[in-house]
Amino acid sequence: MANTFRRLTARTRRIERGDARHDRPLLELLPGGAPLSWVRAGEGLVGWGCAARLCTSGPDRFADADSWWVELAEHFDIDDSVGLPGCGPVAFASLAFAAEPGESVLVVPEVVIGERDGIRWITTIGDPDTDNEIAPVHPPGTVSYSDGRLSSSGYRQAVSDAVRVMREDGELAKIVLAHDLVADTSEPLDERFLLHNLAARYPSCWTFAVDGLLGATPEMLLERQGYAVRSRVLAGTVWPREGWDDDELATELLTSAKNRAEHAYATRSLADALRAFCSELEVPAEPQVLRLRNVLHLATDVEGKLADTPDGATGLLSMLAAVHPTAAVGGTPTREAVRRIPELEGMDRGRYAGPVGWIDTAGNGEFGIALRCAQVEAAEEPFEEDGSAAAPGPGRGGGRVRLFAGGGIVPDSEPDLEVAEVEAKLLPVREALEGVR
Ligand SMILES: C=C(O[C@@H]1C=C(C(=O)O)C=C[C@H]1O)C(=O)O
Repeated sequence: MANTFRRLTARTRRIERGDARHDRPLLELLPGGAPLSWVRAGEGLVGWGCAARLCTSGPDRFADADSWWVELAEHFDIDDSVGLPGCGPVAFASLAFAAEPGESVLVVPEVVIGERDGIRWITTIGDPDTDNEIAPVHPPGTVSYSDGRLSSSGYRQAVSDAVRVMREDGELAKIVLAHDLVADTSEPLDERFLLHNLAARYPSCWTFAVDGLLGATPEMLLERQGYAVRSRVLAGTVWPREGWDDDELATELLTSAKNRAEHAYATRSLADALRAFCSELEVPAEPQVLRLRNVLHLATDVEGKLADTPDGATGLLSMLAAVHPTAAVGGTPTREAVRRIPELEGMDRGRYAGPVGWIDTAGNGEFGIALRCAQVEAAEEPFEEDGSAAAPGPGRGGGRVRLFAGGGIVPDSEPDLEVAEVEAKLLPVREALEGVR
């Protein structure tokens, strides 16, 4: 890909105590417009404005993103007096799940405010206005739901079909399927409203926003800091039920052969792909339980040390190309399972279930899997084709988002339970839209 870049100046400075931006939660510093976010438990990065942007698609999307970012990084004059991962210029990135269809996006914001280990900083690229007023957050009004491209009953059918395919096939052990749900809001959607509510209710998840894809994911695909890499693999899920407390649910999850098998596939797929880049890799033998308010997951935290290559360690975006998709969002064997997904779902995942996160010019970064998320869609035209005013209704003058959720299907999956699982996974975004705190 031929790129032409101009020289860019990036400046990072610590935000000192006494500055109004020192103590406010990061998400509250977003002025409005198209927010960029990667925030967990109050730390992370928020950004706005656009100094550079890449859209790409196809099987080489990771390689395109990698070469674009490496080349762009060479065009920066960087003046960074803080020097932590995430300082200096960063790209927020969200990659499509599949080669076809779907666009992958990288955005380098003009302004980033970050916090790590209690240190807060601001990075500016060029000479943006950093005193911009923070517009009040605008609630989305009433929310109404309608079927997406794959309805709930369509999903139930897809699960039955996948079970049949796997029983006939014998080789296929897991296929991850998802469905979507459309939400229309009576008022225009202020993306910050969703982000604030998600972060308030899911502080242990990474609240992300990149080019209209917003969510709070509990799953860390790959984090790199120097030579250290980390991943949190999730697969195997239970959700709250009348009469069961969290400890009983956790025990049920840990002792469920079905969930343990689903989890083992996902951990193995991540570890096998990551091992190729590492001189050391620690994979715990037993999963833990991650407790969230809508679901509990089996979780394995994998840690590794990158091996040296002649050019240093392999870059984060290249490693993402190798580890994505894991069996947590694809299936087992992954290549064959992923081939089956579009024919079973009949839906374009877009960037749902793809890697989402950020990268700096030193190659440090964090990429989660874009789960528990919504894609902002263009608002419907307020006029009919003949020019008359459209009848009032959902989407007219308001906003529209497409929510996604899925789950791993194995040969003994029960369709009704799988439907209940995805409904539980849709809750975080639904409640955030509805303003439930
Ligand atoms: C596919 C999703 O979640 C994934 C599937 C899980 C499962 O099948 O148990 C659990 C966590 C995620 O890895 C989703 O949230 O949409």
